Amino acid sequence: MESAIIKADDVNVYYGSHLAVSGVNLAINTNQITAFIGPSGCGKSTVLRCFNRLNDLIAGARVEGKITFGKHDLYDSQIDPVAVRRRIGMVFQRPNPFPKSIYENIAFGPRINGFKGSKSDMDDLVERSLKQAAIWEEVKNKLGESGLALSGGQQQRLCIARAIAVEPEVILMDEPCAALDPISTLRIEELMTELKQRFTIVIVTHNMQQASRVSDMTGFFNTELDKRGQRTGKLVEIDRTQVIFSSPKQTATEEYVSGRFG
Ligand SMILES: Nc1ncnc2c1ncn2[C@@H]1O[C@H](COP(=O)(O)OP(=O)(O)OP(=O)(O)O)[C@@H](O)[C@H]1O
Repeated sequence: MESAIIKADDVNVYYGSHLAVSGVNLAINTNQITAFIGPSGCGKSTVLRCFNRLNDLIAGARVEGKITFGKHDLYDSQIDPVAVRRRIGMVFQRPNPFPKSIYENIAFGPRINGFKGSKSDMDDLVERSLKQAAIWEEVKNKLGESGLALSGGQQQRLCIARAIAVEPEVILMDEPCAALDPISTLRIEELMTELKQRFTIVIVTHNMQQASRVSDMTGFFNTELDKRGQRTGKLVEIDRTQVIFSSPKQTATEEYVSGRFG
């Protein structure tokens, strides 16, 4: 049974006076991977950032419409955006470990979120998170070394472990493999498939093969030009990945996934 964990109702996002994305309606299903695809500048990352209120940190960014997370209105004035970001974590395009030890990269988040356990409980949490992110075997003998000394692919798995350590419900991934080689990319894709048993994942990707390999649902975004020559992103359609890649309803989607445009 599919159940939605995040819903967007008629969402518009502005940067200053620029309407960057308009009229987005979608549902993100629990324990599924949803991929956002589409040409550059169509608003995929903008919509992704709405889901954990990261756009709040961008001066001039404004979100209209309604986004619900479970039963909560994410943009209600009572909602603490920091608490939202603990429950809806994010992994970025460039791996960005803290300039700290591998151990501390994992322990830091739980600690600032009020982790009350003993040192050995923290050791267990660090080990469990690194195991879930499929990097434990590679780092178990050097937990005290800097996270920055790892390879790019290992750093990205460390960042995924860091995101997992605070036990979020949703993990947002903004082109998580863009800076990685094909082997590291495959590792991350396999990892995502394992992680969806426990988490809900939303991924922005430029790589259509990746979307078709890993995701259950795919949303195709595109841009429209208004009279003033400004581009506004739209969600053209969202459906099961197999439908989007084999028999989408919209011609623009068909043209994009078959490589005839974009
Ligand atoms: N921080 C920002 N300040 C102002 N405008 C922004 C900002 N971030 C994005 N935009 C604008 O919003 C629109 C959508 O950008 P966004 O990065 O969400 O698209 P995208 O589909 O993720 O693109 P890409 O695939 O190139 O990463 C673009 O016109 C972009 O210039």
